[in-house]
Order: sequence, then C-alpha cells, then structure tokens
Amino acid sequence: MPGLIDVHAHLDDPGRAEWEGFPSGTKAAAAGGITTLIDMPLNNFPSTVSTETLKLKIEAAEKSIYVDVGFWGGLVPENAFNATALEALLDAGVHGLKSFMCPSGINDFPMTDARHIKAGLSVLAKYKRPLLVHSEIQSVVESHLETEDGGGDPRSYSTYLKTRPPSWEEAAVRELLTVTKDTRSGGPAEGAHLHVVHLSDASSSLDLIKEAKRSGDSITVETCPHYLAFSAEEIPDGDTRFKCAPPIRDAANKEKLWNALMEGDIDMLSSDHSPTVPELKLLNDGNFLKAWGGISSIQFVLPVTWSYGQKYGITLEQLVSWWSERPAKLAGQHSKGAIAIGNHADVVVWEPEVEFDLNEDHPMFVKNPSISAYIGKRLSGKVLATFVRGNLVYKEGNHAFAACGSTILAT
Ligand SMILES: NC(=O)NC(NC(N)=O)C(=O)[O-]
Ligand SMILES: [Zn+2]
Ligand SMILES: [Zn+2]
Repeated sequence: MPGLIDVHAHLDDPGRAEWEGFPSGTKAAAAGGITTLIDMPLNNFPSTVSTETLKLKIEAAEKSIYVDVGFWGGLVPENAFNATALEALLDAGVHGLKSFMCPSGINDFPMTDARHIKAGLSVLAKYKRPLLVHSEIQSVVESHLETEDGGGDPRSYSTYLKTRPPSWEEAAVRELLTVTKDTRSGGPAEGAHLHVVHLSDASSSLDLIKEAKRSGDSITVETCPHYLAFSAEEIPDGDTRFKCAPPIRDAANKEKLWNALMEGDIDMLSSDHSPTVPELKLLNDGNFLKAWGGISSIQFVLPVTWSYGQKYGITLEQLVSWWSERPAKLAGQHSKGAIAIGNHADVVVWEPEVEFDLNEDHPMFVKNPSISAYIGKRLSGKVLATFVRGNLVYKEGNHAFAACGSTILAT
C-alpha cells in the first residue's frame, strides 16, 4: 500500500525532545507504516512561527529522521497581520499554517480569532496552501468547570468531558465559516483552503462543515483514530492516557463519526500524536483536569483504523484514501500518496489479517510508551516493512542504520 501520510503530528523537537523528538517519533512512524509526516508548529520550543524558528526545526530534523518530514508554520496574533512575515515563512517552505481558536496550552503559541484567520487566509491564497485550525472556542459559561475543583471528581472522565462540550466545537466552526466564504471561487481568498483538525463532534459541527462544502467553501475535515476507537463510557477513572482536546465523546457520537467517514463527509484521518513525559500525564494522580491533553498513537494508527473499522466494513481502498491520497493533497505532496509511475516509492508492506497484542513486550519506538492509550489492546494489521523513496527504513522490528528521511519544504 502507499505509505501513510500523517498531516498532524507533534514531535516536539527542538526544545521538548524529552516529550518525543525527531529520532524516536519518526522511528515509531516508520514502524507504523507512515512514510511522511507534517510536524505541527507547537510543543517544540520555540514555536515555529517565523523563518528563524523554522530554521531551528529544519536543523533539528536533518540527519535524525527515518521518514520524510515537512512542517506547518504557526499563525499567531504576532504574525497574523504581518503579511511580510507570513510570506517569508511560506517562502521558507512551510506547507501551510496552523492556528488555535482556544488556548493551546503552550505559552508561545497564543490563540487566534476570526480576524487573524481572515488575514492569514488572504496570504495563503497566493500560495495555494491551507490553514489548519484547532476548532474549539472556550465558552465563558462552562469555563468555570475547568478550575481546580472542577464541579465534579477530577479523576472521573465525565468531569473532564463536561468542561469541553460539543458546543465549543460548534461555536468555532460557526465562526470559521464566516471567513471560509472568502475561499469560494471568485472570493477574496480564492486559492486558500481551510482544514478543520481533529473533529470530535459528529453532530452540529459536522453539519455546518457539510453545508459549507455544499456552498462551495474550500474546506476539509479530519478526525483521528482515538475518536473512532474509544468512547467516553469506557474510559476508566483516573486514566489520563485518554485525555485529549477536543475530548473523546460518547459511543453514539463515535458511531456517527464512523458513518460520516464512510459517507465521505469526513475527508481524512491523522494521528494528532501529541505526547508528553509521563510526569505531566499525572498517571498516578489521575487528575483529568490537570493532566496534559494529547494522545500518543503514531505507531499504531494503521492497525487501529483497520481493526476498529472491521465492524463498518472498511476497505483497503478507503484506508488509502483517508491515510494517503487525501493527506498528500492537503499537504501539496503531488509525488506522494499513491503508488504510481513517477511517484516516490513510499510503501508500507503489511499483513491485515495478522493479530497482535499490544503489551509491554511489543517493541514501541515512541519515547514514552507508558502514556499510550492503546497499550493492552489486541489489534489486527501487522506492519512488516516500510520504504521511503525506495529505501528500506524499517523491517520486522528493526530500523535502517542511517536516518535517511528527508526534510520536505514547500516551493
Ligand atoms: N498543544 C497540543 O499539542 N495540543 C494538542 N492536544 C490535544 N489534541 O489534546 C492538540 O492538537 O490540540
Ligand atoms: Zn489541536
Ligand atoms: Zn494536535
């Protein structure tokens, strides 16, 4: 199959390499059949919001990556109204921009509002590159729940779930759609594209996105394997490995997400691999309100999608569409995403029918395996080998000696 392209991964390098890092993160990606990933501009320090900080990223990645790696740049209040700075960042090779509509949890990556996003889109239009948005708007009414005493037991998942209701996602999407109109044919930002990352709410938020697509807005949406594999009902008290934002919702929502994916209303999948050190996951404490939000998953997205998708009758062709073709298009990777003459030979060899237990004995290549929400699961779909541009980078538990992945810059 074509190698997977993960358009949403946080490898935290430079600056927080103890959370993940380029060597461990790309080794895990290769072991999971991912041949290209586009690294997010935050959780590393400093955040990737300028040509200088992009340079640090590229330096950190070079000679230490086992798969191809590209970069998103950050759209933040500091650069949003500075077209010259944004153009410099895009000229330097970021594949597009990423912004947050709520606090990101990272001090040097502040949130943006619709005005910043409108300004960003108008610059992106010239480059025909996308803006990816973390679409949640913190509402004042509910935010008191996020304070220390929570309004419930902080070890109980339902306490956390209530702090980030679907209305947060809906409010963000509603606001985004006031500016995505600009991307329509003939509009002031024609050529720009808006991509909603990690959708969790399969109800109103998704309905709004569907309607915008029908109206001709240039908009796509991804969801992540953890929203398709888990439901709120089954998350044990204190098990903060499952904390992420937006949160994993109830089983009925999960069912709706699968239906939307099967119907083509959700365009693609990404890992949103967002690990940290075990100490910040507060695994002993189990405090959902204080623990770091983010799921560690990059090595297992292929078997997870395949295993949990059996019930819905997913096909290999759908896997390729969700994990290779459409992500390649979003990231402007025209020589990737399909096995075709002239393309890079980015290939994963795997056995869909082979099952394995993801226990402590299973080789894990992420830096902090204990925080992964998938430990303890039985999955089907074993990756045998991964090739990046024809180079064998992973085979049956072993990696190539040389880290021969390339940094990929947009031109
Ligand atoms: N700072 C983060 O990496 N946040 C991430 N955290 C999640 N998803 O829980 C994200 O993508 O929003
Ligand atoms: Zn996010
Ligand atoms: Zn993320």
